Amino acid sequence: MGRAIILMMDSFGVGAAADAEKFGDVGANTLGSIARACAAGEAEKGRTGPLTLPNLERKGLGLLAEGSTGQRPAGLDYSGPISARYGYARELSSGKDTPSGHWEMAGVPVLFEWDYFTAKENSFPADFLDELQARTGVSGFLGNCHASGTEILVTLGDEHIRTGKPIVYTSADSVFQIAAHEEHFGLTRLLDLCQAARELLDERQMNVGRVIARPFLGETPDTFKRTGNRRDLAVPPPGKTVLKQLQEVGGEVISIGKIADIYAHDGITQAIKATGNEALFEATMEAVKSAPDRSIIFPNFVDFDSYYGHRRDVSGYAAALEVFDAMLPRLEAILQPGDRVFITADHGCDPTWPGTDHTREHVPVICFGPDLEGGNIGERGTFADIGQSIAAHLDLPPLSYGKSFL
Ligand SMILES: O=P(O)(O)O[C@H]1O[C@H](CO)[C@@H](O)[C@H]1O
Ligand SMILES: [Mn+2]
Ligand SMILES: [Mn+2]
Repeated sequence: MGRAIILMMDSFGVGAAADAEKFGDVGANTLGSIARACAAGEAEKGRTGPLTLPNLERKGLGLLAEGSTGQRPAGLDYSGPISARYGYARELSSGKDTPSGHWEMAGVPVLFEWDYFTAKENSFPADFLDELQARTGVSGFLGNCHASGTEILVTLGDEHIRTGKPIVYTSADSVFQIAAHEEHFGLTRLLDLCQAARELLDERQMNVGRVIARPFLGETPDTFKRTGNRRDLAVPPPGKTVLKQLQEVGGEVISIGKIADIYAHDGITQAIKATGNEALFEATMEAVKSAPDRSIIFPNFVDFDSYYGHRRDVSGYAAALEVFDAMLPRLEAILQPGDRVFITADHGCDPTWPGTDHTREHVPVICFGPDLEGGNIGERGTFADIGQSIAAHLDLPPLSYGKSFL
């Protein structure tokens, strides 16, 4: 039977989806925009020249991107044999957020609407913040607006240290984010505050996808840096995912990085922490070496989104893609017969797009294994085709959504 290994490249979209207009994202294209900038010599910080992804190209990346947009990304013109199934998927879920994308790829699309904090300033209801303050004893809040999580540290980090007031902010996603200094405010205190916020939102039946703890260190605006102790407090997926199905029959479901948090630990049997794409990859290698038959190994490569997509850092995104690509052959070399590697994403985050939010895009769908024949699997109607293929491969009951391509 083998295992399923899902390399989740957070935010690696491959072109605007048919419904991008609803999101103001017509023309967004994470991969295409990065490739264009690289080819034009506009992504030269820490790397140089056209985007070079030879291993992903041999798995069909250039061709699937062409399928998605009608155009090959600049420089990705490999035309040799393809050793993987390759295509791209549309999203059924109503939002372009991380939990929706993840749950959908595991077979559970989010068909309801989240509650969003849409006001750019004074984003959170006053009585909600008052109640949270009363319950937790903090002396007030800073921020209370839409913001980029790194920019808001530059503007409010000093004041936070001086006053002890945590910084609360949101984005186009359904999120309540709290930034606080790990030492001056305290990490445990921040996590407790997030837990209290989660409980209060749930009590008030505010359908907010995640409360996110954003701890940081440093003493001055130019040295403030977020740490790896981020925590996401998500609501559980609204249905049974393929992860849960496998857990129920006694299989191993190994989360690497933030996966466990995103699924609210539902269906996860083991959670391995690692910070940074390279450490996440090494942890994945270790898991692949030791995981038993009938396991899911599921890393989330968050840097693409968090360090480069939201930060609108094209060179950084391109360099991270090139590093990721260069690591792939090491994983391929340790696969066992029956193993299936899936490469996909949860949404887009075009680093050339206005603002700092995600972009509504198709995601790549690549699947390979030592004994799997390649081929074009075309446009997939939902990310859930991945979950359904995993269910088929691991001999689990079929999921409610998705069509297997295996
Ligand atoms: O700007 P930062 O804090 O990285 O926040 C980003 O990360 C959050 C969770 O994915 C999103 O809401 C987005 O705004
Ligand atoms: Mn994401
Ligand atoms: Mn994001």
